[in-house]
Amino acid sequence: MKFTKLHGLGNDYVYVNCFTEDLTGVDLPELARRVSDRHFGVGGDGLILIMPSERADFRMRVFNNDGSEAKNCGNGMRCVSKYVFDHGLTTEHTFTVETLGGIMTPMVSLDQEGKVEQVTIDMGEPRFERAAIPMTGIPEEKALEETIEVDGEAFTMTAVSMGNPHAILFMDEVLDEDVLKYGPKIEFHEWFPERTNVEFIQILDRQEIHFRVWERGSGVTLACGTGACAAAVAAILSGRTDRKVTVHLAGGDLFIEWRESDNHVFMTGPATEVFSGVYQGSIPYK
Ligand SMILES: N[C@@H](CCC[C@H](N)C(=O)O)C(=O)O
Repeated sequence: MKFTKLHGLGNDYVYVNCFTEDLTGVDLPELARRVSDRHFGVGGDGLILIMPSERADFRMRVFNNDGSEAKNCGNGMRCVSKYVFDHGLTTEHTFTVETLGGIMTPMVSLDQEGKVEQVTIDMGEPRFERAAIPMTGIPEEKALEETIEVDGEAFTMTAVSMGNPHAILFMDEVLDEDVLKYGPKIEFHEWFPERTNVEFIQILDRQEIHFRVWERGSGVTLACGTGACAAAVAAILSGRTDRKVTVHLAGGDLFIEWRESDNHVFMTGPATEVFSGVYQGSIPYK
């Protein structure tokens, strides 16, 4: 199986071009676990398939490194955009990509050699109702700045769906040890029946947020695009920041705008191709 390794600010996935690679009958969750393994596989935060779509120009399927399938991936979407443009699957600078979380619209910007350098994505509208996250409780109610308790510690948390679920924790200071200690406990908290991504954020000023993430199904990663969007939205909604925010992640910066005119969230950041290869390990079949 041919693959390409790309990352968005260090959030790295193994990408398979399903226009040429046939994965019919493959146990995709198990394949994701095998290729993501950093010792016995290629290594990555998960597996992303680039596929034909009947509803959009392309389709993206995202598997975390524990094999669970995610509805969306912001960094993955920028990398898919770079792949399809740089590898000649499209000549358009704007196109559509189907995900389980809806259809997204990336716009690519090129470097001097004509390769994709930055991608801006219309990530659609954020959702807040508990049913949309999903979260327990009254389905149409929102969870805005609720107190969530874990191991006797109380956190102020806003829940946002960007296609996938995010629990945004407002912190006075973001410590890596807190991400490791509380991230997995909140991922599996009883309030979130499908688990959740967990973002620890510190507001630096009206335009800047410090951000660390514990991702559902992958653990600590260097960046999470949908998480950065959700963090910006939670901060903006609470009046703590303006509508254009720079999010400082462990792997670098993302620029997020939550547009007032149509409620859409736009994310801008880089995408990087690292190498291509052939996976020689065994392919698991169902
Ligand atoms: N890294 C991603 C999100 C990947 C999926 C997530 N772990 C989930 O299960 O929802 C991003 O950049 O958005």
